Amino acid sequence: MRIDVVTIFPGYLAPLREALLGRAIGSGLLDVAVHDLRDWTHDVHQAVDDSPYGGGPGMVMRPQVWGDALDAVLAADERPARLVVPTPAGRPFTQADAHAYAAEERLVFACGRYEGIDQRVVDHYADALPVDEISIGDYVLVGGEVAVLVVVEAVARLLPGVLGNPRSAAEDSFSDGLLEGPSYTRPEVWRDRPVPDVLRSGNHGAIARWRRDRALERTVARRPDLLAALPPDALDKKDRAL
Ligand SMILES: Nc1c(O)cccc1[N+](=O)[O-]
Repeated sequence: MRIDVVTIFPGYLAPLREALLGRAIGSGLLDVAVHDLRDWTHDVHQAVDDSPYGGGPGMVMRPQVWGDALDAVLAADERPARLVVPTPAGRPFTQADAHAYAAEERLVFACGRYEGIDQRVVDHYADALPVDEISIGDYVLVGGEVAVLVVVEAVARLLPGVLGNPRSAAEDSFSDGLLEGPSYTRPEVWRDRPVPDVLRSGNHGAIARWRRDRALERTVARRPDLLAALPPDALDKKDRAL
């Protein structure tokens, strides 16, 4: 998979070359190219924004600069790409999206700043390739770079060979539509708090049931919306008896 990121703060994307993602890049599982949007400006001030039509606070990123940048970046590789634009106005990015993106040959991320990117940029490229405006959460960031780090990590860890143990991706939170339950490791007792006996019983059936019950309890308490989104056959009789 190739990932391109266009931003006015390339340094923000440095963490992409650390740890697990850095190893994925080093092993050739992932190509990452970060591009400075200002490379496509032509004025002395390297202006990337302008005041909004219709008035209002803040500045809007100029379509000309983004058009020149995305034309050049998209032309740099013949693989089909999906353009991803993180924005607070986007649809929520989910684990299902991470799986879908992990199947893409190429992702191109456009990092907006200020009040965002002139809408005509998204509208223009949507005529030529898949374009997703996604949000990582209902809060206000200063730009899309942090969201790109989140999305790239969620996607890259699903690429075959990136995670040491592929079961990790299959069994982590959201993989079955529920939140993950609590986890424990040594020591057996820590500050008078013991590990639940069932986890030390060696009874794999009882352990699986206990974990499922704790995941259901946590999901009911913290994310009832996930339960509501489950397919009708997702919960068995024991789940419903909880
Ligand atoms: N929330 C937010 C933002 O405020 C700016 C850019 C991207 C996002 N987001 O993806 O959630």
